[in-house]
Amino acid sequence: MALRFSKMHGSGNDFAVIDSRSGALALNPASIRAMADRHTGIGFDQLLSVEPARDGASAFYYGIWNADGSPSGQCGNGVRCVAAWLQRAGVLAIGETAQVQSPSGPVAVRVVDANRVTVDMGVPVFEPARIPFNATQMADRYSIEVDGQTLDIGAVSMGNPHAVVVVDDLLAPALARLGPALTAHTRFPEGVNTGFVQKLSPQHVRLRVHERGSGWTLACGTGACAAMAVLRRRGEVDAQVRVDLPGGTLQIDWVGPGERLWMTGPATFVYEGEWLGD
Ligand SMILES: N[C@@H](CCC[C@H](N)C(=O)O)C(=O)O
Repeated sequence: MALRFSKMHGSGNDFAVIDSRSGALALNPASIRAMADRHTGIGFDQLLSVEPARDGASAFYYGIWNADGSPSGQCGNGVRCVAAWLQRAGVLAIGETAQVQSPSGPVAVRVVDANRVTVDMGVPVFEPARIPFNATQMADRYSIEVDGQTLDIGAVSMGNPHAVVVVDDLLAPALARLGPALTAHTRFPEGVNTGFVQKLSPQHVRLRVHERGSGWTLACGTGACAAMAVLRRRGEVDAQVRVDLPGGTLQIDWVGPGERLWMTGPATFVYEGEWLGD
């Protein structure tokens, strides 16, 4: 059966967005993997499905699946694309704030203009059990053995799990091994999205993310939020930070622990298509 989709991206993190407002689709991991294939499928980092809200309070629900078919609780670049998609569908006005429901809870979105969206990403969660991360107590930094090295990491949940590693050189060859190794580390029982962050100034950082279920991506919205949360909690950055990723730039605003964190960035339509595979 033909399945209509919108191909979109947020700073190069790309998506197929499916209109499931008339009822959730029965998607299985094998068909998602087939659609995600960059040679024989549509090609995307994540599949997003826009569905009726399940909480009675939000305008819509959005489901998130990685390219390997695994589900996730949150997607920062994805939720901006969902908001832009809703605006294009005529159900969300420019400048209007709406609550949408992710698998990990509600977030508020505001389409600033035709391709820029601000999202209230909620309060970052540092308690290890809620990330989930195996550690005896909550800390600003943890030592972890990865691929024969001891790394200093921060750990946080933005609705999905993140490890953040501060580095001097984002192009260091060792990161190609450390990213996948940390993403699969057994101290993160559900896996983890691994961000390597280079500080340029208290208002400006660079970031590369190896994503759980999708590998290296050109941008990770929750990864940018996680980098901000870890660095700001350590007192190493200001309350507004520009995050440069390989595919684009995001602005993250966070006063500090216990407060809500805001992300602003682009959401871009590429084309509309029809998936004819099974
Ligand atoms: N690209 C996303 C995050 C997508 C989900 C992630 N790979 C996970 O498994 O948690 C973003 O922009 O946040």
